[in-house]
Amino acid sequence: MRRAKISIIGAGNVGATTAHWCAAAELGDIVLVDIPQTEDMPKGKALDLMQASPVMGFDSNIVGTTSYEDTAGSDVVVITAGIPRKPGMSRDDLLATNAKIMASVCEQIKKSSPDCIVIVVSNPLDAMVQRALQVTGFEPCRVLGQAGVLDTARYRTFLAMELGVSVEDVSALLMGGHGDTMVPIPSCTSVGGIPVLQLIDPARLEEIVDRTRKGGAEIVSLLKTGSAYYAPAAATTQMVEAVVRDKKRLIPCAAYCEEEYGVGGFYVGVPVILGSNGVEKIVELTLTVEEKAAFQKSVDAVKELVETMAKLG
Ligand SMILES: NC(=O)c1ccc[n+]([C@@H]2O[C@H](COP(=O)([O-])OP(=O)(O)OC[C@H]3O[C@@H](n4cnc5c(N)ncnc54)[C@H](O)[C@@H]3O)[C@@H](O)[C@H]2O)c1
Ligand SMILES: O=C(O)C[C@H](O)C(=O)O
Repeated sequence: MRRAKISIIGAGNVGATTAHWCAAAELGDIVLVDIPQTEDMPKGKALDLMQASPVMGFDSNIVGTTSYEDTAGSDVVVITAGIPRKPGMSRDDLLATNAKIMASVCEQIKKSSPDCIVIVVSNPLDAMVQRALQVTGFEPCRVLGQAGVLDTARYRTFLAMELGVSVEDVSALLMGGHGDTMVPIPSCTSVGGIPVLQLIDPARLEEIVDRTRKGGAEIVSLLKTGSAYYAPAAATTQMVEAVVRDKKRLIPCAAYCEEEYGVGGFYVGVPVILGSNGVEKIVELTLTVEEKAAFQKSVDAVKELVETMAKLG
């Protein structure tokens, strides 16, 4: 069987860690790309990872490069290129710098891998994936963003910690943008099949949701030099796996919603079925009045950011 070709643009913390986990899971051959100013750094990381393969027992060819020629014909391109935030910054503060980086990366991708599925990770996520769609001109189902798997993983972790149970038994869903307005869906949250509100009282659940909303900032304040990367890379790897193995995972992703949820042509976190064609279906839930209002607030925040990005040019 032919191995999938996975290119990861940005060989920093999230990019290199995603390469690590994609290789360990034998999802395909990997090309790790960074800018020429980083000189041999992507080559060094790729070679180091390759040398882990005999010990860890994975077969994956990993190449580091600063040239898009090496990425030609990729099946999946993951974009982690861009600056991360530091303490005191919001994700939105990264907009101007990362929008330029996203545009330059996507100009290259559309030429070198015109048939690929693009998974955007760079922040501010919902605006960056919109920029990737604009610049590549790909069908919207082939351009999506990673946020919901990470946010939901944080929520599941905190719920498992609260109840002293295995994370494997916690199932949950968060929707909306990747920011402070993300929307928990309690009716889709259960522990061992038991609705969460039978196990945790509403006030305490709200505190856990609040910690989840601020989950990225909590890590930034601890690391001080940048933002989270182990959990973001794990979440991204799950999305890559869904595509290259055509898993049809039903997971939350930043997907382009037109009529869906009445969004009107923006990216926002919604449950989707993810397979080899990218977003194969956006799953529309019936939301409560409160959930609908919170989702709309989140969509409005995304639209405002996209409008700001358009003004920046
Ligand atoms: N969506 C999410 O859930 C999520 C989670 C974590 C981080 N992020 C975002 O991902 C991005 C990367 O985070 P990180 O921690 O890996 O940062 P990092 O600084 O460790 O790595 C970023 C890398 O991008 C490279 N880069 C910059 N411009 C480039 C270009 N034009 N082409 C190729 N590479 C380029 C840099 O040289 C650097 O190596 C940030 O914007 C961060 O906010 C998003
Ligand atoms: O918080 C950040 O800036 C990085 C990422 O979006 C995260 O949620 O960890």
